Amino acid sequence: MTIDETTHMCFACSPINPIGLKLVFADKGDTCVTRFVPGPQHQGWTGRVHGGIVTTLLDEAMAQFLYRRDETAVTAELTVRFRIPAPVGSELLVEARQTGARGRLLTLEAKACLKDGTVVAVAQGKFLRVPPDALG
Ligand SMILES: CCCCCCCCCCCC(=O)SCCNC(=O)CCNC(=O)[C@H](O)C(C)(C)COP(=O)(O)OP(=O)(O)OC[C@H]1O[C@@H](n2cnc3c(N)ncnc32)[C@H](O)[C@@H]1OP(=O)(O)O
Repeated sequence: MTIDETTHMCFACSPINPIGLKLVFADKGDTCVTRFVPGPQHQGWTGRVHGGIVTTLLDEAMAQFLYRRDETAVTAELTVRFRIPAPVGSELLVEARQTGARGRLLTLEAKACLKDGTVVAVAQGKFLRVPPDALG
């Protein structure tokens, strides 16, 4: 893959996208993790983080799990269960892990928790391998 890690504009993880989330990832055991403190600009209903933002965190964690392992794959299907409202201003800890692989299909799961471990949302993702040159 030929993505320049300093100039790409991914909404979730680019360090230079002015409206992006600027997520930074790390590997922890067999998971890929990040932290994010949602602000008032990320809310839907007053005081609650927009579900699309929570979904972005989960999707990106799974995508990064694969990217960091040299898999070139895109999200083909995503299921999210929102367990409790995510409060604006509270740090979210997000982690993703792989659960399977069959042919081009890779399956992953991710969860977002509050600092005390309370699960906010969980996701199941299906990713399909694509040729590296398909992702620029
Ligand atoms: C520097 C840091 C940057 C890091 C930057 C990190 C960026 C991370 C971004 C976050 C992740 C994203 O948002 S990714 C962006 C959002 N996702 C996308 O844009 C994907 C859009 N969709 C597509 O491009 C396409 O539909 C594909 C590639 C997913 C599949 O198309 P295709 O390659 O033509 O394959 P297709 O023939 O449809 O399917 C191949 C086989 O897979 C099966 N298949 C297809 N979908 C599914 C499915 N959901 N569940 C089960 N099986 C499926 C089919 O039945 C078929 O089986 P058989 O007949 O072979 O048996």
